[in-house]
Amino acid sequence: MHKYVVGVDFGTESGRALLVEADTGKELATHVTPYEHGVLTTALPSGTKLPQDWALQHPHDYLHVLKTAVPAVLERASVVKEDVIGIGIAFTSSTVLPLASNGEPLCFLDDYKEEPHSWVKLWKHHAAQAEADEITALAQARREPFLQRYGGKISSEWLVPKVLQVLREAPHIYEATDLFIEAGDWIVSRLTGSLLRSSNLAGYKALWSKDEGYPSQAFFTALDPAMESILSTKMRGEVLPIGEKAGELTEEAAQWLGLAQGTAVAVAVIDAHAGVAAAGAVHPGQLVLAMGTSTCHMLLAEHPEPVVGVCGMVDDGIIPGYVSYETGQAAVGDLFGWYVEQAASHEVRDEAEKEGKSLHEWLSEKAAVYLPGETGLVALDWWNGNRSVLVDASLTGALIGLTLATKPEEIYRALLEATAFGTKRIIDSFTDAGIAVDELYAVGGLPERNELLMQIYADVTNREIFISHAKQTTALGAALYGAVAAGGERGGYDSIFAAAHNMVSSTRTSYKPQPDHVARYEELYLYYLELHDFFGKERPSLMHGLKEMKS
Ligand SMILES: Nc1ncnc2c1ncn2[C@@H]1O[C@H](COP(=O)(O)OP(=O)(O)O)[C@@H](O)[C@H]1O
Ligand SMILES: O=C(CO)[C@@H](O)[C@@H](O)COP(=O)(O)O
Repeated sequence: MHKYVVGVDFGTESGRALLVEADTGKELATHVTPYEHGVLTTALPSGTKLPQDWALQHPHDYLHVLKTAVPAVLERASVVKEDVIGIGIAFTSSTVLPLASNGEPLCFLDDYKEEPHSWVKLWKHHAAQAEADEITALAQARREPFLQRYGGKISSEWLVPKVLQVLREAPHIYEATDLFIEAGDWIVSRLTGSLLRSSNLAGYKALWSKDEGYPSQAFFTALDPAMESILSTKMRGEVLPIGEKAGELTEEAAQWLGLAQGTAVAVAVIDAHAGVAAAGAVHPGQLVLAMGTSTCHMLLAEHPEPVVGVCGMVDDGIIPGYVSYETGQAAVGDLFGWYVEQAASHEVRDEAEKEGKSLHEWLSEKAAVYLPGETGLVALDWWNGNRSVLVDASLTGALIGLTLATKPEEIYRALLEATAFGTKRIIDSFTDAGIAVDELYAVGGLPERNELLMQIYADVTNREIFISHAKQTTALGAALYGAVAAGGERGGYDSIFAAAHNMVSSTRTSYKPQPDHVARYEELYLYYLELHDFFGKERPSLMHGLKEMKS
């Protein structure tokens, strides 16, 4: 008699639920619920305009995912709720929302719904750059030890800069906020009825560590006297280790989900990080690339070493017993999506339509016939700033080598290659610090969709890349944590290692580097590096200045 677990992955554009067998990991049903309001970058749903670099979401969309996607997978698989033993939640991060004292999102209240700062700030909200720089400068001045865990720079994508932005630009919203909470933690608290925070979300996005906790109260006071008691007020909540049970479904939540009251709920996990367990890459040397709208790279190591440009280095951060590093690229699928949606010509659209192919498929097929370097193009993949290794959200994209003979598929290929070079630059940063990167595992939505992309990554990095056959790898990772929350006695597992061992299939597709392409890419990479260092280190003012003029 099988037992089952559910994983729910809240991505940038949609939420997906997956139902799997707890003993084998076999996928029985998936359901994707697109967010009705998507990503709000130009205006609130009412039409109120948003400034540049904003990215908000509607909390209603997350609740809608729970109420539609979870019942749908049970129905599709004809599984009865009594046989579901656990549920895990993976969420983008740092995706932060302010809650009112009644526990509701502030933007649900009439008094605040027209105030942009009362909405969810999505991970890719980059408008808190000034606050991030201020936090970095203060931490440097005070020689705060936490800074080195984050590669020496605080990112505008994280929780503290986002909260500080609220305080600086809308003090009345800061005042009205009872709690600033990661959306992943909010969902878990809605499911269990108790306020808890995940060590994974807090460790990577809120400057928390298992040994030192959050930065000191003195640090927050120095940042702004209004933040003096933030740790015991607006950031309160016990931090529970990833892999633990957060609680059990309340009666109300069980009804929303169509599951049984009392079902075990796991502590939330960052979406990309759920990919580590789902790839079965739970040991040092295995770099996991969670490739979707953006890419996050996760690597486990035995000991902490300072690495230039890491987003976070957290002890027990993803897998207990190891230091887990995260680095990232803020636009990957989004960059390819920008090209097909905004820049592909009518001729390309017509041709693709005539052949019954998506624009990605059509462009990839045409781009596949080129040898590395044959397009004469090289691009910088900074369409949404640079997360690693420069940690500068104000950098922008570049495409060099254009002529009147340049074809759309050549540009598309240059963009695919640019993201692969960005990943190679990150790998170099690890290996320069003496941390081995032996194998690559790709998870997320992109690897299954674009073979050319994956072959380019193998050739550029000169490493074999493994791709799991799971349909929803992030949701699978969440389900693995759900199985651990349920525990061995109830048909789940007592550790994430045991869950990964039993529930992750060892059947994988692999892309091997092609030696002639590897050699050509080594040459092209030198051009990428030259541009990277010029625009990113020597003259960042060029891109910063242009962005400033635009705003
Ligand atoms: N065949 C393709 N080749 C390259 N990029 C693609 C392809 N199909 C979709 N994309 C891009 O993939 C991204 C969505 O990735 P996905 O993993 O599904 O979502 P999320 O980031 O929300 O988890 C979009 O940005 C889209 O532009
Ligand atoms: O920033 C992180 C993880 O640190 C992600 O949540 C963020 O990149 C969103 O990823 P996707 O939308 O799943 O590509």
